[in-house]
Amino acid sequence: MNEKTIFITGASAGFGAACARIFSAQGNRLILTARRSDPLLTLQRELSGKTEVHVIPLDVRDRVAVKDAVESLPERFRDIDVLINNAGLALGLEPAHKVDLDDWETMVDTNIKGLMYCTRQILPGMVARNRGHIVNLGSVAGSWPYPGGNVYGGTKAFVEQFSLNLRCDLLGTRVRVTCIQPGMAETEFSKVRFKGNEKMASQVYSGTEALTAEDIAETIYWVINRPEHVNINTLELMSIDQAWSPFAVHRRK
Ligand SMILES: NC(=O)C1=CN([C@@H]2O[C@H](COP(=O)(O)OP(=O)(O)OC[C@H]3O[C@@H](n4cnc5c(N)ncnc54)[C@H](OP(=O)(O)O)[C@@H]3O)[C@@H](O)[C@H]2O)C=CC1
Ligand SMILES: O=CCS(=O)(=O)O
Repeated sequence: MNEKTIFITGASAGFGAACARIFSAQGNRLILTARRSDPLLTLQRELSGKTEVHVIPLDVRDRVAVKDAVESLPERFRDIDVLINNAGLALGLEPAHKVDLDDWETMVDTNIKGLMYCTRQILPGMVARNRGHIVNLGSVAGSWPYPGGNVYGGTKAFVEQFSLNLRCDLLGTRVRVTCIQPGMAETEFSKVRFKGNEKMASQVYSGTEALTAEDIAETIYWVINRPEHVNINTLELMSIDQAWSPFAVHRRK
């Protein structure tokens, strides 16, 4: 048994919930957070026979709430070994000149600032104990541009560079940092992106075998269970049904 205390943001759906399931099987203590408490409580009931699960309704955009959540953890959950910075979202696929500025702000507040708040709150304990692992959810959108990817891709480029820079600051400690960069994966992601439009969401995955939440959770499980001297810096994965396109060229008449 390899028990760790694992703090997961965005555990109410998708990758976060799949991570909770896979890590519960290893007997790890889980701290599950997200804004929606009902799915968290359902997951807690599902997993409670396997491991200890602590649930915190938390909006990662709320800096004070992040601080309070970490500072008020029960004794047995205080020494966090693994932080999975997974909470995040894309909103819209409009070109930059038509986009809703509120959507851009929400993505920056969640994908960048929320990830910063959780990291800054949990990292000092890891450094003091000289052990830990931060796994950040980046995306292929952070490395490869596409129309309408504008601020979403920008936030995920931040996640990659922030992850690499963290490792620079942590050199000499036993704290690891990994940026996971998935391509198209079928979760609630597109339903959120298209604001509840199920038809547009399902078209994203139509006729493909997209990555699943379990594929990502298994990858994170593998990354975390490498020998402690091995740091996977970045790991990009895609469905076999996804690849890049040639450069787009605008031809003048
Ligand atoms: N699916 C994909 O194709 C890909 C996704 N990613 C990234 O992976 C991560 C997880 O995505 P995925 O599982 O697919 O998406 P889902 O929409 O299925 O899950 C997103 C999770 O994030 C939580 N969340 C969103 N906003 C907040 C917030 N402000 N505070 C706390 N929790 C929040 C949601 O919970 P709640 O609504 O209850 O708060 C939910 O649990 C994201 O960072 C996403 O950008 C990266 C590459 C590909
Ligand atoms: O991050 C999600 C993958 S994509 O929709 O941007 O390709």
